[in-house]
Amino acid sequence: VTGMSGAAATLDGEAPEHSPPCSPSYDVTGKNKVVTVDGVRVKLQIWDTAGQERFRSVTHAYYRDAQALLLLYDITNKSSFDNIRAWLTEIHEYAQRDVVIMLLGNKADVSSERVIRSEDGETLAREYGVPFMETSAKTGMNVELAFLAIAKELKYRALWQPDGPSFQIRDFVESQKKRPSCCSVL
Ligand SMILES: Nc1nc2c(ncn2[C@@H]2O[C@H](COP(=O)(O)OP(=O)(O)OP(=O)(O)O)[C@@H](O)[C@H]2O)c(=O)[nH]1
Repeated sequence: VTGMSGAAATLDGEAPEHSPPCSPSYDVTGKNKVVTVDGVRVKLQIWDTAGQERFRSVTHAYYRDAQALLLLYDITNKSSFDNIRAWLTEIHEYAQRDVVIMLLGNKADVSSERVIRSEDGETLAREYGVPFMETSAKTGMNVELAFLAIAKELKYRALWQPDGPSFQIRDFVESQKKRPSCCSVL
């Protein structure tokens, strides 16, 4: 739930016949996830720091080469939110300069135990210029969207052309994200 997950992407060319262009499809096999965006298969290799956050030298090795990083906190746990600033400082120092970062406030389904307001996540994300949304691994809320947004951004960068269409990951996330129901807002 908390900590950091990273992703590196490879573009595999055309989508298979069965996945319609413009409609994302997913194939999760172990820690690889294939997201088809606009007819291009983006293979994400995903890893998770899995409780090793205390061993900083280990986590540096994980994220040094990542193309994207998902920073997760738990909306029911203040210290997980407070840790995010430390992560962002570390990333600034050790990660790739142009790494795609996304801030996620997880456990949005347990509104009764919420201690971090959505606005607090939004404010932090704005300060660092990163996209933000709340997620629930339990209900699936915004989970696929997080991977889709990253896949779109990495595909956009890989296939960028001066006269091609532009893509803004923050605008995309803002337009697509679901918000938890009204009653979960503090
Ligand atoms: N209600 C709810 N529970 C969740 C959600 N996501 C994870 N959990 C639960 O939270 C607990 C901790 O999840 P983990 O994924 O192990 O958390 P973690 O912080 O990554 O832990 P480490 O892998 O040890 O770093 C588990 O019992 C999960 O089932 C969620 O979105 N909603």
